[in-house]
Amino acid sequence: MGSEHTLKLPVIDFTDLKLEAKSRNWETVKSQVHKALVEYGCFEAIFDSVPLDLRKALFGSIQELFDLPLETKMLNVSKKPYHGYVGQYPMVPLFESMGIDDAIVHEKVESMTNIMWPNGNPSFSKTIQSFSGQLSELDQIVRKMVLESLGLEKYLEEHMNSTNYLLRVMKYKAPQTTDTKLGLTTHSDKNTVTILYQNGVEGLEVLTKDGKWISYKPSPHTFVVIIGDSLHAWSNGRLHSPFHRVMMSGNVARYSAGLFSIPKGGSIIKAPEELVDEEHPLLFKPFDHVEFLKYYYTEQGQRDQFALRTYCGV
Ligand SMILES: O=C(O)CCC(=O)C(=O)O
Ligand SMILES: [Fe+2]
Repeated sequence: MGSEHTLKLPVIDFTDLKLEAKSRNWETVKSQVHKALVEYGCFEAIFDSVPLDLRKALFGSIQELFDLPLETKMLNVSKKPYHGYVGQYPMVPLFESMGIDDAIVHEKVESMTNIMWPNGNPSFSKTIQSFSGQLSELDQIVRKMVLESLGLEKYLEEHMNSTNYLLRVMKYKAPQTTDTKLGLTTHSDKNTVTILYQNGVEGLEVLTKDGKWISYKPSPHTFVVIIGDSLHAWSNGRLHSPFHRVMMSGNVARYSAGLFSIPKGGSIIKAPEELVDEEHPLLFKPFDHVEFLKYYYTEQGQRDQFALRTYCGV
């Protein structure tokens, strides 16, 4: 038992790495990324291209958003489940979340902001958009490294063009007890790559392949990168998409933000033929992500921890 508390996610330093200019340490970091994603589907990233003052400003903005009256927050609606306001769920009463679709696109962020604040809130929209834009570089670096390490650079453009970015911000109320309460149920992400950032309150836990929970110790300097089921399927199972959850205790609210790269509707996720052979039979039939989400958000899908396998497993 004792050793479970000392387990840690791999930490990978992206300092000085740029997407365009191939830096000296690119190959070294790339092999660390590949190894971490095969073993854990997850790692902590030190990525200083998002300045600390912007990271701080982000929490001010998230707090301001959640402090709005419930009626206002509920005006943030979306056709896509989980992209608008989510909260007041009996299963996870501490949890609330708000989505900002296409969070790197100025007009999209502005229009969401104007729904929340009809008189505008320039500092909110600027903070959300710059945070998302700057963090999206990390998503792209990671995906480029993944494709290169699988020897599949030729698919890079197609792969990058097949996703959009959603920024989802989360609040977990403090349970006001020393007992541990469920903040967010155990799940794997359904998208491509998720990058999480959070305030100093602990809670995120990631399950290892051999069934041990790793608690992430929050740091203002690190982001948590998690592989979603779509990239797991595209890589024909080479990359793991880990179960994770949020457990809360104590008296302080937890705020977090996740930048999700999400397959666009109509784009078909299909493992490249290079990754399928006798030793690695195809794990998932090609699928449209938006169609898959329709199953995932049914009552049965929500109870199914292996929803993708049920939906299109071979
Ligand atoms: O708040 C967190 O750190 C985790 C959120 C999460 O797992 C999700 O939104 O998919
Ligand atoms: Fe998640």
